[in-house]
Order: sequence, then C-alpha cells, then structure tokens
Amino acid sequence: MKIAVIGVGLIGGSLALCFKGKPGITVTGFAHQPQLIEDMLSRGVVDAATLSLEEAVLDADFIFVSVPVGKIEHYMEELSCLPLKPGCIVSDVGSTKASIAAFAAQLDWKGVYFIGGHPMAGSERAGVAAATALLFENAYYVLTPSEETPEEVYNSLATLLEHTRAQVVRVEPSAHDDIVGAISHLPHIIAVALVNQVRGLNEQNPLYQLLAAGGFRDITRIASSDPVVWRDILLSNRDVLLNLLKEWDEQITGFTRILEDRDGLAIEQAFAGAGAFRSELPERRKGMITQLYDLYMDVPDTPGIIGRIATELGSRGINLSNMQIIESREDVPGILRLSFRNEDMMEKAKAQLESMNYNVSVVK
Ligand SMILES: NC(=O)c1ccc[n+]([C@@H]2O[C@H](COP(=O)([O-])OP(=O)(O)OC[C@H]3O[C@@H](n4cnc5c(N)ncnc54)[C@H](O)[C@@H]3O)[C@@H](O)[C@H]2O)c1
Ligand SMILES: O=C(O)C(=O)C[C@]1(C(=O)O)C=C[C@@H](O)C=C1
Repeated sequence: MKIAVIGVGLIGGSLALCFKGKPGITVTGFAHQPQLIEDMLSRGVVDAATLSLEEAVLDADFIFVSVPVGKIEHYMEELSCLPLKPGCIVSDVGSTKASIAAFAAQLDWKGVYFIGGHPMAGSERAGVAAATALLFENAYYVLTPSEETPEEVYNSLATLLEHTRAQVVRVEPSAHDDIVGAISHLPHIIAVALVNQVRGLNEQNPLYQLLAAGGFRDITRIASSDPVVWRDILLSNRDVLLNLLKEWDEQITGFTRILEDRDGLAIEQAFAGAGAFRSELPERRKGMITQLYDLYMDVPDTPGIIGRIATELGSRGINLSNMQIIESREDVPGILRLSFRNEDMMEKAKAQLESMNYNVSVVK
C-alpha cells in the first residue's frame, strides 16, 4: 500500500510517522521546496520524497493533503486532474471543513474519493521537526464524508487511521466548523489578543514579562502557534468567528458590569460554573479521551532526573502512558505529571516513588 503525504509538516509528518514502517506500507512525501525534501528524509519521516506532485501520488492508495488551509483547495484541484489510481482515497487535515467539503463536491474526482478530515490534536509548533508518531494517540479524528461517500470507502480510511491510535468520529462539515470555532479558533484569538495587550504594557515596564507566571503561560501557549497556519484557519472560518467574537464581547461586557457593580457573588458564580464545566471535559489534556490515572510529584531541577524516574518505573514493569512537565511555576522545582492506564499501575508507581523519598500525590 502506498500513502502520499502532501506537505510534511507537524501534522503531515506525524501522520507519515504513524504509517511508516507498518507492514506493507510505504510513505512518500511531497514538498514544494528542495530543503524540505532533505529534512523529511534525514529525519526518517518518509520512505521517499519528491518535488513532483505527479510522482508522489502515482499509484497511491491514500493521499493526505496536509498543507495550510489556504493551499488545500489548490492541491485538491491539482489532484483531481491527475491520473490517480482508481479507488484512491484523498483526504485532508485542514482545521476547517465546510469550504473544503463544498469545494470537493464540485470537483470531478473520476473514480477516486475525497473525504475531509481533521485530527483534533496538534501543538503550537510547526514543521517536520515537531512531528511525532504519538501526536494523535487517544485524540479524536474527525472525518466529514459526503452523502455520496460509499460506506466501504469511509471504513477503509477509518481502518487506515487506526495506525494513529486516534478515535475516528463522523461530523457534518458546518457543525464541525461551528464547534472548532468555539473550542479551538476563538481560544487562539483570545490568547494572541491577551499576549499582545501585555506586550504593549511591557513596553512601558519590563516587569510584566518578568513576573508573568503560570496563569499567563497556561492561557497563552497557543499564542505561539504558526502565523501562516492560523491566518488561513481564521480567514476560512471567518463567519463563524465573527459571531463568536460578538458573543465574546458580551461575555467581557458582562464581566465589566460585574466589576463596576462590585458583584462578588456573580464573580464566584462565573468561576464555579466554568470550573464545573471544565472538570467534565473528557480529560484534562488536549485530545485525550481515555481515562488515565495521574500522579503528581515535585522534581528537583537536576540533570537526568526525568530519565532516572522513567528508568526506575520501567525496570519494575510499571508502564508509563504519559509524562508531562507542568511549566506553571518558575524558579521552583517543577511539577511532573505521570499518567498510567489503570489504577493498579498508578498505585505501584506511587509506592515505588515514595520508597525513593519522592513526595507523590494523586489528584482525583
Ligand atoms: N497545528 C495544529 O495544531 C493542527 C492540528 C490539526 C490540523 N492542522 C491543520 O494541518 C495543516 C498543516 O498544519 P501544520 O500545523 O502541520 O503546519 P506546518 O507548517 O507544520 O506544516 C505545513 C506543511 O505544508 C508545507 N507547505 C506550505 N505551503 C505549501 C505549498 N504551497 N505547497 C506545498 N507544501 C506547502 C510546509 O512546508 C509544511 O511542511 C493545516 O491545514 C492545519 O490547519 C493543524
Ligand atoms: O494544542 C494545540 O496547540 C493546538 O492548537 C491544537 C488544536 C487545538 O486548538 O486544540 C489546534 C488546531 C487544530 O486544528 C486542532 C487542535
């Protein structure tokens, strides 16, 4: 089976890594610039790489268009004009789906199929250097088949995507855009606006930047996202976002009124309501859907400490599912979150770490 990836950056590269090396699969990457070819090959992200779109997709069974949203339709059109293998399935990974689905519907695909896609996982980083085979693990992966898509074609793509270890979910394109507008695109706008507000204040007084700690970092990580990728996403979901921004204005006006009125009860209610809803999110970290059992521990800032902890647990057969350093405190020992698939593993890890004199806590 041949898989072609058009645009091997964070998402395309991560998909390529999920497929590469699996029995019977070869992955070919297409790039529009020679240095990108070097990069994807030297990192071992693809089996072959080419600057020729025609060569990349020749005899491909699946094609993933993984370029910024503003370039996806261009490649869809090009692909629909090429002699693709009959039955080939073309998909994309764009963060918006309505305009892409509408564009796909008016192309003549001539014996091949298009199904829009969007993995609900990512990061603020961009480029193939940030790609990882683990990116989609336990995340949702949206597919937006049309009414004409044969069920077996949908199933074939969904089966291939099992290599990502994401959970495929079928969503109607415009409902998708409404939802991701609120849970992904608006948060990116808010993060950028907030950072730029503080950036302005910092020009008068550099203490702003110096004192910015956990709260600011937590809410603004995504403000470091790729400018071109996000320009395209926001312009593509413009109408949804204009409505959401109106509602956002109302939220902020509401807070202004509460403060003007010194209404402490309303502040408590706003935080309590938000906290209750947030604690019901499927998991506390992006994209995660399965129940994980988490331990938290303070770790001293010494070289090799993370490796030592992982090795200790590994050598006792304790399987770590995830590990995250929570960058919410500066100049104090970091907080490490260790996640396990079941309670038994977590309890064993806790006992082991406590025997090593670490202070470990379970947060339910
Ligand atoms: N970043 C995320 O968190 C995230 C998550 C899910 C989906 N997406 C979507 O995935 C797609 C790719 O985003 P990314 O985050 O991987 O960005 P990226 O910048 O890491 O990757 C984009 C890739 O496309 C290539 N590219 C750019 N212009 C091109 C052109 N004209 N022709 C050919 N290749 C071109 C770049 O060289 C790069 O390899 C976007 O459509 C984005 O909306 C992003
Ligand atoms: O975690 C991040 O940094 C992301 O921005 C990932 C994120 C999101 O907003 O959740 C961003 C864009 C996508 O299309 C899907 C996921």
